[in-house]
Amino acid sequence: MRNPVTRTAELDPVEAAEFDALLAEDTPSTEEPSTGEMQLADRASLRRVSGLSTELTDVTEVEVRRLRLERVVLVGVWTEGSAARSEESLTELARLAETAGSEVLEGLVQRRDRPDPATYVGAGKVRELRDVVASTGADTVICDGELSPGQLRQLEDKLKVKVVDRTALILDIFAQHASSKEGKAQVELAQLQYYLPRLRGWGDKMSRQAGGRAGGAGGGVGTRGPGETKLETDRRRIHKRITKLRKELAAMRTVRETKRGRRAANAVPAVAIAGYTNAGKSSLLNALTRAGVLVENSLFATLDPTTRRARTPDNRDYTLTDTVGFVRHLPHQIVEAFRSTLEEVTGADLLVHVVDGAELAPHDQVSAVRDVLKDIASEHDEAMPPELLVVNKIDAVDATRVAELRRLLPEAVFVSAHSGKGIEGLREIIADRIPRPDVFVDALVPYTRGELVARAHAEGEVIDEDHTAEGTRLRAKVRAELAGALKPFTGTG
Ligand SMILES: Nc1nc2c(ncn2[C@@H]2O[C@H](COP(=O)(O)OP(=O)(O)OP(=O)(O)O)[C@@H](O)[C@H]2O)c(=O)[nH]1
Ligand SMILES: [Mg+2]
Repeated sequence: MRNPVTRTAELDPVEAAEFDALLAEDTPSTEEPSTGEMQLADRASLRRVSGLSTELTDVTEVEVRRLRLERVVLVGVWTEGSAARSEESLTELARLAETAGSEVLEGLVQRRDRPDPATYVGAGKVRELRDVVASTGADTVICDGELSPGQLRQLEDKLKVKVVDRTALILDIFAQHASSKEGKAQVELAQLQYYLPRLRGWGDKMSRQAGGRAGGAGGGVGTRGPGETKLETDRRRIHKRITKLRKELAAMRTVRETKRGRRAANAVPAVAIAGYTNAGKSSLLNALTRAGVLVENSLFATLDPTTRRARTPDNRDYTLTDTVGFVRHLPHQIVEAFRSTLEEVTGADLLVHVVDGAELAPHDQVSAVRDVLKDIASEHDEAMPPELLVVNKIDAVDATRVAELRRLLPEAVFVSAHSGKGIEGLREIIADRIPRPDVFVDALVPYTRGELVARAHAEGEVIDEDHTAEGTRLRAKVRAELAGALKPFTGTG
């Protein structure tokens, strides 16, 4: 069962209208504090009808959107590392399966040097698996890895139930959780790319029949039976859809980049929150900004980046962006499709990397997250933003474990988004790490240009301020852009 949505405080009533207007464009649908609850309600209803909201309309014959997982048996191949590690991996798979809406009946792990090229697990294990499937009445087997199309087919033929791999499972969760237009398009693209080489079923049979009818004549008239045509048509339609989605996403990405560019021009430092799924990223965003972002004890609750205004203890504004969570072996189709979302992270001034302190192996999660981010950054020839490691949920572990974690992750800040412990300290460290305004100005701003004084307060550091007959005498440190706007009033402009 899912936990209920954690209630969060109201939005800050004192709003800098201009700044919010800038952000509002990004996330129009999450401005209301109650959106989190609405999203949850939506999801619950989605679950009942099992993913109907994400149907494909263009490619109706090929059912790629829904896995309809019900009662599942998990199976993993343990190739390296300790037995405990392999069990953890299977536990995570169980959580993923439950997040996707299925009931986990049993889990099996096989020790092998590498997965069997034909059936993923070895022949003996396949027989054992078939017995487990029969005795538990499972309708689906989920494998803890990415299987080749051939492995999937052979296992299905032997087990007589649907076989799904970890990648398809993650894609399914993403499909259920996507809510924005961009998020949905990203997931659909990832799914189509995954399913394209795996199209099979009647299409396959039909094309074999067609081949038979043509009597191996080697092409030409007659080779194109109706079945093959159908499969080919489907492939073509999927290719077309992929092209269309790519185009749409490229356009959305341009919009996103423009907005980010505008935020950068306004010189508001950007802080991105990233981390393993369920680490408490959204909770931390809420704790730091009192926003009402959806928090859920579920994997991949957040898919769409949400940007909120935040303020340092010394009253400088910055943006905080909450992003999609990571998981070990995040399918490359997802990384590819969510590139623009993930670029919010690599393009930030500071990366707040949240780690779940209640997890057994936080180090593994930290490296899984860093690996994905490094890939994206290197593709763009970008340097990664400086990283601030934050261990969350320290309310959920005892003092001994906290001490142990401090030794393991000496550079980290320790907080609890729930109890608020360490949050004030974190605010100060963030304030310390984001770029500071560094241009000194001494200006006499006429009272008709009061907005410039207000901006100096919001974006810069006012050293002193004096109200004279001619206007406001302002001495402050600001960023280059505001310094330019103030130049006419400095006596040198
Ligand atoms: N005990 C404890 N639980 C927490 C804390 N912060 C978050 N949680 C819980 O952890 C779960 C995940 O929290 P989220 O904030 O949704 O995590 P997330 O990283 O945004 O997750 P995704 O968006 O799914 O990747 C929820 O059940 C939260 O209530 C904390 O400080 N202490
Ligand atoms: Mg979240």
